[in-house]
Amino acid sequence: MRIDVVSIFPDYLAALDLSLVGKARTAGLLDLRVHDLRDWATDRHRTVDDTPFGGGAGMVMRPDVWSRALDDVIEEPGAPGVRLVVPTPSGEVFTQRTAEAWAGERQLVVACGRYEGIDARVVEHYRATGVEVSEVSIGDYVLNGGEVAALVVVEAVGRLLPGVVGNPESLVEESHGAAGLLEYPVYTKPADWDGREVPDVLLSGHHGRIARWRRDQALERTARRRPDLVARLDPATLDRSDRDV
Ligand SMILES: OB(O)c1ccc2cc[nH]c2c1
Repeated sequence: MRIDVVSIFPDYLAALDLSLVGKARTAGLLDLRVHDLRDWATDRHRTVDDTPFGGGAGMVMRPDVWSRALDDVIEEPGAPGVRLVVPTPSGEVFTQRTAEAWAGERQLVVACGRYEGIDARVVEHYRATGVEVSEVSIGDYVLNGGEVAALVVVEAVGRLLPGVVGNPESLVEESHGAAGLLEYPVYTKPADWDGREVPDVLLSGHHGRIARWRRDQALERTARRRPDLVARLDPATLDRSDRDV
């Protein structure tokens, strides 16, 4: 999979050289390319923005600069599996389901806006040329640009690619996994720390009871912290009939 990120602050994406995503790049599992939008500016000041039509505060990013960059970066506009991702506070919420869907794409191109955003005609243009375009928000708060969202998208998608995470099993029981629950609490050595002990069931060696305790904990935590997720659970997830373990 190829992911391109276009930004006026390419160094912001340096964190993607680290950890699992960095290893995935080195191993050739992920072809990640970061581009400086100003390389497609045409004036000596490498200008990428201008004042907004209709007035108002701030500046808007120019469509001509963005289209020169995206035309160069998008491998095959309109081809299946090619998606332009535009982080914006006004977008649809990016979730684990989104990450899972995008992990199957051939190319993601993430356009990081700044200032008051990117001229709306850029999204219109690429949609009209058959490119899948997703305007996404990473949550109900406002940042100063799309770079943090790009880091989130690249890590959330990159970690799902085959071979990136050492033990794919670890992806199964994490929060927002297939069951739609939050993760249960985890513990490790020392067994007695700060006068606090590890729940006895986890030391019992009884795998059935441990699995039951973990699911109960996940259900309780989800109900307490994210009641909105409980409404969407599969009824089978709430089934407590195998209480005899
Ligand atoms: O909060 B955000 O994810 C976000 C995304 C893009 C832009 C562009 C200007 N401000 C932004 C904020």
